[in-house]
Amino acid sequence: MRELQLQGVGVGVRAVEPAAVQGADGGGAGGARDRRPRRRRGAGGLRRRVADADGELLPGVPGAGPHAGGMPPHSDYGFLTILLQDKVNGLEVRHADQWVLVDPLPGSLVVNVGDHFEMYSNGRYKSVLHRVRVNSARSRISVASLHSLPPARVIGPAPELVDDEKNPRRYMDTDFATFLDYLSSAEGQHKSFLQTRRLLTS
Ligand SMILES: O=C(O)CCC(=O)C(=O)O
Ligand SMILES: [Fe+2]
Repeated sequence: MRELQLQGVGVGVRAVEPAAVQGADGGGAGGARDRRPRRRRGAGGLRRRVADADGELLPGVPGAGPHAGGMPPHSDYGFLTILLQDKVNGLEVRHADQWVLVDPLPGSLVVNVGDHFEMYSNGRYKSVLHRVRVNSARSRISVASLHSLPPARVIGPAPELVDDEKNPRRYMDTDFATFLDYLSSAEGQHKSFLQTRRLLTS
């Protein structure tokens, strides 16, 4: 049995104000008071690349445009994200070509499979595309704890999950340096990281 040691790489606390409070000018520059939603990122938290439902990257910066104040569609880069959300709706996951609300259940944590988990499981578990929408009436607070492998660790499909018949290898091996290269590459401008690691498309 293989053992993977994950480490916490950051905690993100997010406070999103209701759309109504952001003002008719969209909360942008020029308003009498800057009412843009507060965003904070924990130390070590990676700036996420944002993608549409097919994994194609969207232009623009997170928090701008139609998703202002929320979080645009993305998958989490690491292994697991453990998320505590309050009672206010906002988190949605992409399922069967639709956005599905993740109902906040009091006293529960949401565990998101990240890109590394998808690669390690050779695609059995999917790194789900998700987004956060601004609630029209209420502020929302969530705390995301990001868990990853040490940066130098190479990750690829577990050998036990790969065979020559039904389960061919679906992803290339990767590590943090590869991710950094991807961020500065031309591919990094229009594809999600997971897409660049795929050996098979189906
Ligand atoms: O605020 C949320 O519910 C989700 C946050 C999230 O997706 C993230 O931090 O990666
Ligand atoms: Fe996320």
